[in-house]
Amino acid sequence: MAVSTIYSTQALNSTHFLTSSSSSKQVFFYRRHQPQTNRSFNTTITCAAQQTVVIGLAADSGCGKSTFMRRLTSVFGGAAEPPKGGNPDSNTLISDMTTVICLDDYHSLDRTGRKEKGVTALDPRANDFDLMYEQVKALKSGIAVEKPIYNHVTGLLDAPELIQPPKILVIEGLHPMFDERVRDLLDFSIYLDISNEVKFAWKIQRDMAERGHSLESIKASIEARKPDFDAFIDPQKQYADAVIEVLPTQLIPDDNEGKVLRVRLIMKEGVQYFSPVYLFDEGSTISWIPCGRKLTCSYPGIKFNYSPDSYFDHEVSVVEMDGQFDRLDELIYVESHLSNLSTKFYGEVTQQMLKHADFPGSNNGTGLFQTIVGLKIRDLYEQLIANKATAPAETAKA
Ligand SMILES: Nc1ncnc2c1ncn2[C@@H]1O[C@H](COP(=O)(O)OP(=O)(O)OP(=O)(O)O)[C@@H](O)[C@H]1O
Ligand SMILES: O=C(CO)[C@H](O)[C@H](O)COP(=O)(O)O
Repeated sequence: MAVSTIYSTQALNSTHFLTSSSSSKQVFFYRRHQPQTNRSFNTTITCAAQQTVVIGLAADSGCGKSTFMRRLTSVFGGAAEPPKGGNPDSNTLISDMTTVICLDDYHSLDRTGRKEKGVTALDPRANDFDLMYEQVKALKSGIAVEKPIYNHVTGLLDAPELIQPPKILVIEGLHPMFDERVRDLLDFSIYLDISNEVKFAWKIQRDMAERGHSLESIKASIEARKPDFDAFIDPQKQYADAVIEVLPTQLIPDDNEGKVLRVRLIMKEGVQYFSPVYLFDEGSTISWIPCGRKLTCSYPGIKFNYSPDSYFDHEVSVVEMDGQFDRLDELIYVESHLSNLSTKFYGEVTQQMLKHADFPGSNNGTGLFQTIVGLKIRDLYEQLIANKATAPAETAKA
């Protein structure tokens, strides 16, 4: 970048225009209004052509976003850490290739403000989508921003932190696909769709065991969020390029324990740089029980399904896994029957799963499909970058 500048939290007092763009550089004209003096300042900024790929990950709180992010970051190598020397309560995670920002940082009302106004954090009125759009757009264009921080410990909005444009920006949280302008900035989007029964089981496990909440308070919090979840969060799944749906098992009649899961990876057809994974034969309908000589299964076993389908009027491919692995090293047998995995070597999915065997969901379809989506994102990134190196910037997705 020839001139570096910062989009500050006052970005809404500013206007910027992309005045010219080529494969090697983008030139912005930037006008900033200073309300105190009622004067305007003009700046021309020359940036290297956009290289930041933006990924959106949507899910309700406690639905596995952090776990998914750890798997994704690991696919790119290196560990993700909070910004060095910054706010210890920062929600941001930075690694060599990726920066993950949490959209909770765009809450415009703090905990007290939400209480006073009687709105939840899921309500769009508690979030600043203008600023979210401005800052994601700036980062995508190679411009650093000063992003606010929502402090989950105090419930307050802290002083902003500086975020540099990374190679891959992941925006994770409640609303990455809610605002059409933000949605249009995404190169790929994922929705973690956790059924109510499973969400409840996971919340109990975490909030009772790790955070000391009572069963009644967990139930009450889920119930209080449900209307806004249904109105504002859940509808985003129609826009996702990939949805990981987590449901109770169908292998145990009337199961109410929620330990064995049926997980569906729903992949949109026709998405640029993303070719859906398939089982055995692309486009066919398959039901497969891999248990036997090559895969050890205890009760209730494992069942895979694969078929074309439609999802919110989109053509999709769905791979489903019901049940759980007894021995993770035997996953190689399943991996060898899946195609279009975007692995760099035979067995990479199994290797990634073994590396993080202690993460939640490593013995079932949640871990398997999160790992596969991570590999697909790496592939998408590599294709996008290769394409940008050879094509004019105008042809890349805005
Ligand atoms: N695949 C899984 N299988 C079983 N339990 C899981 C799985 N993923 C997450 N959990 C449970 O849900 C809890 C929340 O997971 P995680 O922290 O990844 O979610 P999150 O969406 O980032 O939450 P928050 O937004 O509240 O920080 C974990 O502590 C774990 O108990
Ligand atoms: O839905 C959420 C996303 O993580 C949180 O509940 C929201 O961000 C408010 O946080 P807190 O409960 O810490 O005030």
